[in-house]
This record gives sequence, C-alpha cells and structure tokens, in this order.
Amino acid sequence: MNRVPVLPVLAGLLLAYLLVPIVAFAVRLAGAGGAPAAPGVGAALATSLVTATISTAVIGVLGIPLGYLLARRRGRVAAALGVLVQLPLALPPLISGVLLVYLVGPYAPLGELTGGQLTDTRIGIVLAQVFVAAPFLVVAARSAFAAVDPALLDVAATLGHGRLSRFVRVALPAAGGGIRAGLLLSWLRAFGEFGATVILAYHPYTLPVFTYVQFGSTGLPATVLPVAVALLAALLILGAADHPRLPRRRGRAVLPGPVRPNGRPGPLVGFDLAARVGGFVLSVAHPPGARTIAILGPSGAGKSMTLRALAGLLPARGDVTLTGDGGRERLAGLAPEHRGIGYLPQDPALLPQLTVWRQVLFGVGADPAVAAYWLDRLGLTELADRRPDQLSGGQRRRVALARALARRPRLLLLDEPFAGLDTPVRDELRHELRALQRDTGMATVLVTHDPDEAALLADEVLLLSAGTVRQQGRQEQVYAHPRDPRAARLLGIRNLTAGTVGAGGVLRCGAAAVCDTDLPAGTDVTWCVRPDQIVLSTVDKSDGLAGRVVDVVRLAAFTETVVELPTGDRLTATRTGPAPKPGTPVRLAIAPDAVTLWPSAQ
Ligand SMILES: Nc1ncnc2c1ncn2[C@@H]1O[C@H](COP(=O)(O)OP(=O)(O)OP(=O)(O)O)[C@@H](O)[C@H]1O
Repeated sequence: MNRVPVLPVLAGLLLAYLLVPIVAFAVRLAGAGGAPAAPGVGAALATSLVTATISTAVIGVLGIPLGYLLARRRGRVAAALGVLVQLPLALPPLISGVLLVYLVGPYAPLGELTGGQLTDTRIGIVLAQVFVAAPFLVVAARSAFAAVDPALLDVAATLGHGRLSRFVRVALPAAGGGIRAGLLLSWLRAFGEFGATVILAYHPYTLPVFTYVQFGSTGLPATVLPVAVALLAALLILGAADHPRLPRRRGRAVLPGPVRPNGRPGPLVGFDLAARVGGFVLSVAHPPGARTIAILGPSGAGKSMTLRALAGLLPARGDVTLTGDGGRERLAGLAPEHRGIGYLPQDPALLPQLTVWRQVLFGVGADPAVAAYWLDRLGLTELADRRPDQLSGGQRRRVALARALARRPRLLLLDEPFAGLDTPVRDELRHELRALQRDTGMATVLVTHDPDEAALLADEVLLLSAGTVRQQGRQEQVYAHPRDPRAARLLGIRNLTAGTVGAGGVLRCGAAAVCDTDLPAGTDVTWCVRPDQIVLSTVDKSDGLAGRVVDVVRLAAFTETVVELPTGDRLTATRTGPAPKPGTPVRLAIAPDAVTLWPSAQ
C-alpha cells in the first residue's frame, strides 16, 4: 500500500489556500481584459508607499536599539518589557487605533499641543503604522541580537571599543540578517495597515482604506485596480528584498612595511579579586611580582572567570595592579575598553564579516605597521584577504593573537589558547608564544589544563580549585613542592601512593624502605615520586622496590613503564632506552630526597 506523503500534503494545502485567491484574482483580471479605472488609486498608493517607508525608518531607528537592549538585559523588568512590546501584535488593529486616540487624538494633550495635526494627516498614518508594525522589527532584532556570540562583544571591549562602537561595529553587522528580515516584515505590515489607520487617519486615503471605501460605495468591481496595485507593489518589494546580495568586491589589502614593536618589559601583574556568578563564588589573589602567570585547575574551577575579572568583563570587588616603569597602576573601576589588556577567549571570536587584515586592525589605536609585523611573524601575511570561514582553527587563533598584539597591550590574557589543536600546531604555537614573551617581555596570564604548557609559558603558577587558590608561587617551586596531594594531582604529578610510617619514622612500601621521615610511627601519608626520578633495573638486586612490569607505553621521546608492587600500588617510571616486557620482574630504585610526602590529615 502506498503511504500518503503527509508533510507535502499538509504543506501543499496551506500553500494552495494562500495562493488560490491570488491566482483566482489574476485569472479574473486577465479574463476581464484589465481593471476598470479607479480615480484616486495613484494618490492612495503613493500615500501608502511613502508612509510605510517613513514608518519603517522610524521603527528601525528606534526599534533596533530597543531590540538590542532587550536582548542584553536580564531580569524581570526586561522580561516584562519584552512581553509588552509584543502587545500591539495581539490587539485587533482597530483597538490599537482607539488606544492611540487617547495619546494623539484631537482632545488628548499631544493632539491639542499640535493643533490636531496628529490625526487625519500623513503623520497620523505613520503613527498608526509605527504602533502596529514596530513589534515585528523589535521581536526579530531582539532574537537576532540574542544570537550574537557574547565573546565577540567582550573581545571588542578589550580591543578598546566603547558601548556604542560595539553596538555599531559588532552587534549590528552580526545581527544584520535578522534585522533586515524584521524591517521587511515591518514595511509590509505598515503598507497593509488598515484598522488603526482607519480610526486615526481616515484621510488622506492609504491604499487599504481607499480599497475599503471603493468596496463600500461601488462594490467589488471598483476594487480590482487597487487590489492589483497592492499585489504588484507587495510582490515587487518582496522580490527586491529576496534578491541575493552581491558580495562586496574589495581590492587586495596593501600592507605597510612591518615595524617591530619595542621590547620594553611588560608590567608585573598583581590582583586580589572576588566575584559571584550565580551560586559560584570566586576569590583569587596574586601578589604583584610576576610577568608571566599560568592559572591551572580542573574544569569549573573559575579560571575563565578570573581572566574575565582581570579584563574588566566580569564585575568583581578588589583590584588589579600593573607595576611598571611608570609606577603602580590600579585598574579597579576601569571599563574593559580602557584597561589596555589583550584578551583571547577560548573561542578566537573573529568578526565573521572582516578579512584577516581588517580583523587585526579592528582594535582602537591598532598600529598598521605593528599589525603587519605580527601578521608576518605569525605566518599570516598570505592570508590577509581571507575571511574567518576560510581559515583553519590554528590560523584563526593566530589571527586573534595578532589582533590583540596590534594594539600593543600591556598584558595579554589567554584562555586555553591551544586547546583542541593538533599536536604539531599546538607545539608550534606554544613555542611562538614563548618566543614572543621572550622577545617583547610581554606580561601574560594564561589559563590552561596542561601542566607542561604552564611550565613552558609561565614563571609563576596559580593552582585554582572551586574558586579559591590552592597554591601559588614560582613555577619550579610549586612543581617541586606541591602543597598537598590534590595540588600534586592538579599539576599532573603521577605516582601518588598511600602508605604508613613505620618504626623509626621509616616509610616503607611493602618490605622495602622508601625514605626516612620525622613523623611518628603509624602516621598515614600520601607520598609521590616523579617518574623520571625512578631508576628501573632488571638485574637481580636485593635493594629497591620489587615489582612486575604490567604495561609499557612507548612515547615519541621516552618509554613509560608501569610497575605493580606487591602492595598492589602501581608506579610509573620513564626511561629513554629499551623497556622490559610486561611480566618482567624489576627493581625500582628511588633516591630518598626525590620523595615528597604529606601526612594524610592534610
Ligand atoms: N552564568 C553563570 N551562572 C552560574 N554559574 C556559572 C555561570 N558561568 C559560569 N558558572 C560556573 O562558574 C564556575 C567557573 O566557571 P569557569 O568558566 O570560570 O570555569 P573554568 O575553570 O574556566 O572551567 P573550564 O576549564 O571547564 O573552562 C563553573 O562551575 C561554572 O559552572
């Protein structure tokens, strides 16, 4: 049995219902050999075209900012306003007209003030059309602005763009498609407006009012011409709006000679910040003494929030200080556009409509010669005329970096800048950033999950967990002496093993002594040793920890050998030479001073 194609049938039914009256009208018109004359139809059409266009302009100028603000604001007031602006859509237009009489009618204050000019004039028609048609634009603009990636606006702020500039240069182009659709709907609604207009401005006739008058006085035949004119005008406008927009042709970017920015060392960074977002409380501090800081921590620890607070994008109590040649500068209270801080969020947040070259010049005060230098340095010069959708992930991140650097920021904030990139690109970019830090002395705060990346790119490490600092200090110091097992885990330190201090303060693992401690016997501890500090041997020795190889992982530069001890604990040792096969009995020698231990109470 053939199944009925349900969806096409349903869609076809509605389509037929929408189109058949128009087709029937066209057939009738053709059969009659034209439409009888309708004196005044030209003037009515002109009135409708002019007033609909003026109304749409008014709606655009006022409604686009309203849609933007409604999309950006949260809370009950914004939600209530969002509902209220849609009210004219729900009201019968006649009632909208009656309501408007209370505002602009001849006996209302505004009507009296203007000598009755607001009714039965073209102004009256525009007022009626704006009231009824504005919600179409506001609703469309609001959802278009709500869909704009907030990271675009954040980055624009850190690139020096104030509120108005962010609206005009970032939000408007990004929401352009939705706004255009809203403006078209508003125009069409204004063009076809009848109910409110008939109450507020019966004269001069608009096309719908003219048609109604013709129908009432002479009957259906007299409406043929106005109906034909209205259909033609609406079709022409719809056709023009649907016309594919030709891509703007731009010449190739002409880059100036690159100029290397001066290499003055950046400021020392310090901060003491507290913020609350929803139920999450952030409290982070770092004394001003470092130029390159890495923030490490598990997912959800508050790392990105810390960067946003540093950039001024997240309201926070406390202060950020930059200490340089000119003394100590406090940033508290400064808007992000005035902080002079470069910010790279997890997403590169490139503006979709701009080429690479325009992208790197987007920052306020970006120096073209310096921008050309960074494009060259980051291998992007050949890509200067491409748009973001024509770039790879690594290239996009490079562009975002060049864009931030073209403004010569005092401090660069990087939120997991290399996450998701493949290993060669990640390594290349990491080393590029390290070279950049070395060459320019630029201050950076880097958020990362990767302890190796932190070690490569920062002198200081800040370990964050659940919104608070667990440990902070010089990178080598923190790596050598994690404060507790949790900090060790955050640093990616392996070989964390539980044990108990034995007689004479000796820590044993099974029968073998690991190291001496000054702890009383019976103290439970967690101890660790770095994999590269374990010497693994297969010769039959009596000293060291006996165990059996359970796994061998051959990495590019070395081999990891996982050894299971008689206690069931597993230790990993790294070596560069060949590794014993799984199952081989081995001995592990550990220098006592390579062991770090923490009493379990910590
Ligand atoms: N708008 C919000 N409302 C409520 N809680 C939020 C909001 N934004 C973030 N959070 C919470 O704040 C905490 C910190 O978020 P943050 O983005 O700083 O984490 P993170 O350390 O950068 O994590 P990741 O490494 O996964 O990016 C998280 O627990 C998150 O769920």
